[in-house]
Amino acid sequence: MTGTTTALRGLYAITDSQLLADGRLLPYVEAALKGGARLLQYRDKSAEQARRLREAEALRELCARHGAQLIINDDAELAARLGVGLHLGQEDGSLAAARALLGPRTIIGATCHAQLPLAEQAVAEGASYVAFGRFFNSSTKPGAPAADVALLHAARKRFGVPIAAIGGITLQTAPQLIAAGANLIAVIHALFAADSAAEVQRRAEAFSQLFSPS
Ligand SMILES: Cc1ncc(COP(=O)(O)OP(=O)(O)O)c(N)n1
Ligand SMILES: Cc1ncsc1CCOP(=O)(O)O
Ligand SMILES: [Mg+2]
Repeated sequence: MTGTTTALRGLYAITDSQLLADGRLLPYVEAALKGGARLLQYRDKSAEQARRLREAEALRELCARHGAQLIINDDAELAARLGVGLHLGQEDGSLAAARALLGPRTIIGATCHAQLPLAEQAVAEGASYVAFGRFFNSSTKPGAPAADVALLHAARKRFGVPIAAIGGITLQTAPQLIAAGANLIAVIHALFAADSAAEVQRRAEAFSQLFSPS
């Protein structure tokens, strides 16, 4: 089942409606999966429910074919309908309610910005992973609260659940975050702002190679 918890480690690719417009969504995502992305988040802020359902179903199929996990951003109902994972921010509804809806084995991630107490609460409410960031300047979400590597070290000491790092991460900056304890490196721009699917695959391979075999 696509939303069932497995080892959460590696490249976490996140879609972007602008970067993946004009027919690029499926070929670029497939390239990221071929390149080794372990998690794929469908992040689409539009209210076009029919298109969102169609695209999410297509992504679920791609993820299943490549042994990756699909995570839906913001939308617990869509995640429940498809039987896949969910990522919730602080303004996206109750994590405990989502856990009750999706069951004990579904991946649910929680945005914790740069605050350990938010992660404490997310873990208590059943989060499968906690996400911190943004770690660097992000053209995708410039206003996200800033986090630093020291926070990651502290989180690693305190929490047993996998940790995702997000925000302006590149091939050059990812290694310091992995060394500080990030299990998942979540990337939009440095992966998908590319001229071809082949380039996306090369970048995904390079990100994936930063994770030594566990
Ligand atoms: C892996 C991961 N981490 C953080 C976020 C940000 O979630 P949120 O704060 O709800 O912001 P939006 O992405 O919904 O704009 C994320 N999506 N994924
Ligand atoms: C969704 C989100 N939350 C914090 S930063 C961010 C954007 C990440 O995208 P990029 O990798 O392009 O900075
Ligand atoms: Mg959100």
